[in-house]
Amino acid sequence: MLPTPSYRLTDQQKESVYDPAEDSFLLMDAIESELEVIKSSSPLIALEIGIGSGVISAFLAKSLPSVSLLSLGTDVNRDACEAATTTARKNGVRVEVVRCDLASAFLSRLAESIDILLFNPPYVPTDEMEVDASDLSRCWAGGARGISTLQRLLPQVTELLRIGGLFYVVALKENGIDQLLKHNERLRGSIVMERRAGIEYLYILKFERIL
Ligand SMILES: C[S@@+](CC[C@H](N)C(=O)[O-])C[C@H]1O[C@@H](n2cnc3c(N)ncnc32)[C@H](O)[C@@H]1O
Repeated sequence: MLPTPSYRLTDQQKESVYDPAEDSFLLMDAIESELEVIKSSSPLIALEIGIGSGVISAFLAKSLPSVSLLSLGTDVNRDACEAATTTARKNGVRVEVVRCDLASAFLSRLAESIDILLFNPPYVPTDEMEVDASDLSRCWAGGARGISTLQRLLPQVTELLRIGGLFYVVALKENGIDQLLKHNERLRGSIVMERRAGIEYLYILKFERIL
């Protein structure tokens, strides 16, 4: 296992920025297991939505030392954007972080040009009111079936990915894995990794844009 990038949240950031947990580690494990696939796709641009502390993007960039990757990240939380920028600097990688909703800052600028798209979304099934209640609730509250935020992104995935591009996303069993895998005929969905983490059963789903 490649080491987790070092990161440190300030006292203020600890109040609202997601501290990497089992879901973050599972996504990093999946990236590591997919490294040869990722390398063989000759990636130039990676975008992580909901970058949080920045460890995932730093991990990807550090795992591909010989690739000159343009690493981009977004988050709605201002403190997360700052934390991710600091994490990248601490780990000697460059990640351009933009505060915006989902991938909105890149939709027209980078249409159909993203090679690797990553998202560890808020996935816990909750009341819909909790989804955007605060920066902290945006870390975990997923609304009905836990996919309210992810569902807003899904129609944009083919607008962002180039053909052959890859989207890795964390999902919970209760999110409806079979339905997610088949949600778009232009994306070939598969399960890359799955693991029980306490009361959660987590998956890393991979979607390859085929059309
Ligand atoms: C579960 S945390 C994941 C953080 C980090 N990527 C990780 O894996 O440790 C979800 C992240 O998504 C962000 N987020 C939630 N809704 C968002 C939205 N609509 N647009 C951008 N980021 C969002 C949250 O602020 C939070 O940083």
